[in-house]
Amino acid sequence: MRAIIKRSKVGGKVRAPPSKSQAIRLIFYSLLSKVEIEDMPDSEDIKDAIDAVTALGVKMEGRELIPPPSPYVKENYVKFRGSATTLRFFIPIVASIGGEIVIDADYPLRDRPIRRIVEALSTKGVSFSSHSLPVKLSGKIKDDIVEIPGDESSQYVSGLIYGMIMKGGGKIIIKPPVSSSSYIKMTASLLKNFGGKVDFQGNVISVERGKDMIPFKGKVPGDYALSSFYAISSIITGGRLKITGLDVPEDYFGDHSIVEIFRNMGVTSQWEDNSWNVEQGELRGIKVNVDDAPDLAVSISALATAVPSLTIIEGVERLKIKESDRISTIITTVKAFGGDAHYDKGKIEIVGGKIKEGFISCPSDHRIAMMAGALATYDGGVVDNACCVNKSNPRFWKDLASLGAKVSLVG
Ligand SMILES: O=C(O)C1=C[C@@H](OP(=O)(O)O)[C@@H](O)[C@H](O)C1
Ligand SMILES: C=C(OP(=O)(O)O)C(=O)O
Repeated sequence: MRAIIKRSKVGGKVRAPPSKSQAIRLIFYSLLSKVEIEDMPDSEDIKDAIDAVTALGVKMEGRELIPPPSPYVKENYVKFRGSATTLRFFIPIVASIGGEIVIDADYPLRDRPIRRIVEALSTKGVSFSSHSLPVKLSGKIKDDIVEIPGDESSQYVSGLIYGMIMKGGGKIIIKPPVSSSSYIKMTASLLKNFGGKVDFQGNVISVERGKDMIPFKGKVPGDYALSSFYAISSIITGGRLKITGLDVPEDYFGDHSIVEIFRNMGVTSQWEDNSWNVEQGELRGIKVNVDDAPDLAVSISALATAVPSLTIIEGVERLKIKESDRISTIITTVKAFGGDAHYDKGKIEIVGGKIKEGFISCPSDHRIAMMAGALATYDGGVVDNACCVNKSNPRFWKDLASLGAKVSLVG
């Protein structure tokens, strides 16, 4: 499918798309207690998470996810679409339950690394047929302490936290660096809110299962990073936008920090009454390190394409192993819309200015497609393979059009 976008003026009011990370965590929580999600997102990543928990005995009845008396490896094969969060939660959780299953995935997920969790669990009584997908996992973690390097993905650590709670308790020691720490904090916070005991100090996480884990019924909080692409469209086309359904930003650096980052880039950008309000301002470049929330690199790069001074984004090394090599695909997309960008010694440096009409073919990376879609609202553009936004936000093109963007979808 191709999205053809004409010069537009974007503004008004839109509800934030549900948070992909929070929704996946809530779905995995159904292994511990009943979960009823009132606005279940219909993205591909959410379908992966539901497949993951149903493979472990969870039953889906309407909007309810009902845990089995005790999770077990019900299926002997599971194939995920594209969600690395789901995959990297699933592996330690299955290893905590114990059993045997073959795990596979579609490309590009099939090529994304799982080495660190395979190495960490291979010393703990779990055997793997390979260090990459497809892999047969068999066995059960025979220890209450797991050590894992934090340099590849925080998703393993989050999955180990769930697994330890399911086992009744344990300890995770992360060999520094502790990358993407905001997502570990998100996992700890969610499970503590439901009665779990998760103590995250430095590079050590101590976990205890709560006596009674509290069931969940409600909506998924809004996703700041996914919402940022609507904000960018409005900012660069001179509109004013209110994005509703966003919880109060946490006090640590994470996806929600995009509100402050855009403010530091000269945008009128405020959170108030569960809404993020943005309006155009005198744009300026910034220097920011995204290692704790790497998905923001795409959003910051998109806005930086409109900024005539230098923006430096540090902590980007791990962008190479996202849905695409985002160091390369960010640079290509910035250039496609008239900016200048390059990668040097661990940093992406961007000097933007007047955005021009651009064309990209989405490299199976939903955030790159949304970046291009947002930039194209300034002076037009085309996004091929535009359906790749369905990984996290199937509403993206419809929402953008509802805000005034001239979007036509072909094919
Ligand atoms: O735990 C999560 O929900 C996520 C963790 C991050 O991955 P890494 O921990 O691999 O950086 C992030 O890129 C991903 O979109 C969501
Ligand atoms: C990297 C991402 O997701 P995942 O790692 O879950 O595939 C993302 O949403 O940008």
